[in-house]
Amino acid sequence: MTDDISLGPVIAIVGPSGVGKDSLMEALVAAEPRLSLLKRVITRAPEAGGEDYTPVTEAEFAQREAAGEFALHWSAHGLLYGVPAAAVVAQRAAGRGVLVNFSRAMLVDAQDVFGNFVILNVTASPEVLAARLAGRGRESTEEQAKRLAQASKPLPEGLHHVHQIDNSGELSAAVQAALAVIYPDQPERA
Ligand SMILES: Nc1ncnc2c1ncn2[C@@H]1O[C@H](COP(=O)(O)OP(=O)(O)O)[C@@H](O)[C@H]1O
Ligand SMILES: O=P(O)(O)OC[C@H]1O[C@H](OP(=O)(O)OP(=O)(O)O)[C@H](O)[C@@H]1O
Repeated sequence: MTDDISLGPVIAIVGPSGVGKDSLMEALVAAEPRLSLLKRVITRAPEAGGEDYTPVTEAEFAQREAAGEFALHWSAHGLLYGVPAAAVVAQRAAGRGVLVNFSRAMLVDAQDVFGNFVILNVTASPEVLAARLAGRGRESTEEQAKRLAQASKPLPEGLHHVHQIDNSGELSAAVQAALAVIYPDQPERA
């Protein structure tokens, strides 16, 4: 898409199911007006809840893909996910950093596409993940087990700007750690 670092960064939030990616993104946007959150297009039922997404059928997803609407798209958990290019362009052009919940498998492609690209790899112990997924309650027990089996998937090779963010403890601690990475020149926040 562009290598122009005068545009706001695209900030990939990655990590296993239940680690707190969506919670962290929402808290970051609430804490920092220079950040915005990318709303993904997903073939997930509209009533599933959780993150704010654009629900579509598989046919509509295919139409949007064919029309070139997505900067990137992938398949995971039996669903299709798309990152709408126009929304990313608009948010970056306004100078904002754009938070996107990405698949770890897409990071090398995303790094090529977006140029100014930072990865926050969010971590927590397997016990914490299992408890949080159960607490979220969006997926069946069987689906939770499938997601937990994917939890330790490593990041691909060849990524330039990867930062680990521990979300084992309070969410506010992870927010502060993430802000320190995204805006390293800012004094520590209260
Ligand atoms: N630091 C935290 N402490 C306690 N609960 C958390 C924390 N971060 C996230 N959660 C909870 O864990 C569950 C999974 O979080 P979510 O943001 O949906 O994870 P992900 O998007 O990575 O799958 C949610 O119920 C959320 O409220
Ligand atoms: O390749 P992976 O890194 O394992 O990621 C696979 C998918 O899991 C996450 O989706 P989603 O946010 O729908 O699920 P989650 O909340 O359970 O993580 C992530 O955004 C990817 O779409």
